[in-house]
Amino acid sequence: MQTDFSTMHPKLPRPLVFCGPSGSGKSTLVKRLMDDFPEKFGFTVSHTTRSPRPGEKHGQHYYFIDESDMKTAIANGDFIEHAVFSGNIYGTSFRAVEDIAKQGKIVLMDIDMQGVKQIKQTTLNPWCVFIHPPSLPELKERLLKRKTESEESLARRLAKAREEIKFGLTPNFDKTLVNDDLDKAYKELKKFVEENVLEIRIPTV
Ligand SMILES: Nc1ncnc2c1ncn2[C@@H]1O[C@H](COP(=O)(O)OP(=O)(O)OP(=O)(O)O)[C@@H](O)[C@H]1O
Repeated sequence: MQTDFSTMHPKLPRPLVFCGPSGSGKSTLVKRLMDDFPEKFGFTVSHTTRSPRPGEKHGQHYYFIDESDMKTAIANGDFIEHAVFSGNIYGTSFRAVEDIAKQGKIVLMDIDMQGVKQIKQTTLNPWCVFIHPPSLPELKERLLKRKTESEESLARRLAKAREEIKFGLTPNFDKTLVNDDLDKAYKELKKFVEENVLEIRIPTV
């Protein structure tokens, strides 16, 4: 059964959803988009049971929540989508989407493949963008350089990446990008966003 948002927010614009393996560059591209269009987009703050990384703030980067509270909230139907990744639960609450809709902004989300499958079951009708890394060795290199993962968490992310890359090749996506050169990838993303998500028609003459 579809979760019906149409009565809750009849004019809710189509959200913009990003998916791709850990390290493919989702956060980097989303940040550039938010910097270019601060008035247009609002990023949903996800809940997670994982521990905060240095510098991450509750309510800004994530809502950090313990596992039993998260499970209770999921059972209560408070989440649009949720997924288990690297042993932690992540999810987007209905509340997080409503908060952005109330500001008149387009909802921007970064979710994994399980989340994409779930959100496609709602009436939100999202634009879905998949970010591919140039290669698996390059993905590993970037995660190593980011210095945020333990050896175990790095291995889990890389193991999952193969499956995710395959999912990125399915027709679930309105746009797929290869994040090789960051400026080039961002330019392509921005064009897609302007012409589709924001429907800005740029005259060619
Ligand atoms: N085109 C690029 N070339 C080189 N490095 C890049 C490029 N895009 C992103 N990076 C770097 O790769 C690392 C991973 O990027 P980022 O954190 O944006 O990935 P992510 O997909 O959001 O990962 P996660 O899902 O784990 O949050 C970062 O250190 C980022 O600065």
